[in-house]
Amino acid sequence: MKKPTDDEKNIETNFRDKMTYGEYLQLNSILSSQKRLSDHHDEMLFIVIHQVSELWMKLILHEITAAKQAISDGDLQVSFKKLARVSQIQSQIIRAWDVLSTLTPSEYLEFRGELGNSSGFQSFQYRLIEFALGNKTDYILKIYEKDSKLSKELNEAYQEPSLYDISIKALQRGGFEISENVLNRDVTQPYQHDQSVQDAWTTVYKNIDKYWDLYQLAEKLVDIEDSLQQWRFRHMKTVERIIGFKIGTGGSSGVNYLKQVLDQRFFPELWNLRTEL
Ligand code: HEM
Ligand SMILES: N[C@@H](CC(=O)c1ccccc1NC=O)C(=O)O
Repeated sequence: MKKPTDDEKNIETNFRDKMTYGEYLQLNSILSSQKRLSDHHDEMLFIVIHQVSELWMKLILHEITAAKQAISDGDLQVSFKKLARVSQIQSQIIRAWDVLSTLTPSEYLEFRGELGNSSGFQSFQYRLIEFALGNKTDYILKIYEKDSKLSKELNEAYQEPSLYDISIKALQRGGFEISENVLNRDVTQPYQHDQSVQDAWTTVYKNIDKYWDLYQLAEKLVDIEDSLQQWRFRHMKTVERIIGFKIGTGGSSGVNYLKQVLDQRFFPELWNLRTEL
């Protein structure tokens, strides 16, 4: 046997009886969670893509929660760091569609039946993200009624002001007059366009030297909505290339449903002002 090098000896003593890489990352549980229901080779891709996306969603939620707190505390610079990270994660999950697109219709249909009525529609973390960004839709709450833990968490997220609600409060603190209807609005309702908010953001964009922080905040929000729409678009197109216009396992019309979802917007004034400027 070859004599160990100093590095090999040191590494071996260094690791002895210590917490390992796999223990720290709980790889036993993560890497034993890819249970194919068919013995189809490509079902592994399908499972891994979803799990990777859910892990990234977990980090997105972690960062948005911290960003909301930072904005409420008036630490806009701190929030930019978190929101920039959200955008980078979004780039990763958008890119994940390229990997999934290597799944052909024939391959998918060979194991689609195993999925039963389950659907991405039931992604709990995706709904938490939508709620955090302000897309509050109450029919989603019904889906989780039977699961008391998830239902409680989702209801709490539903009652919370969104990232945009909190950003509008930052506008007010920056000296802008915002309509009381917006400031005291019922945050469980979908956000409605408001002229005072649009006027405030427009002033920010016309005077970026004076309102540099609010301007940066606005652009970070636009980055996030832009990426979310790109994710939705890639989902819709990937679904079209894999199942065409078949109805979804979740019971929706499928691609046509996913096309309609593209009309749901998050930060309307930030998009409208671009026409107005
Ligand atoms: C072969 C791949 C996929 C197909 C054919 C597919 C198909 C669909 C369809 C048809 C729907 C509409 C609901 C329904 O009737 O089922 C849907 C919703 C959804 N899917 Fe997928 N999907 C795929 C991959 C993914 C992946 C990788 C994710 C990532 C987590 C995902 C997340 C979602 C989410 C979050 C929704 C709800 C969208 C909303 O209501 O706005 N899907 N999917
Ligand atoms: N709705 C998909 C099924 C599907 O994609 C799916 C099923 C179980 C777990 C995650 C899924 N992904 C996203 O919707 C379909 O109609 O084929």
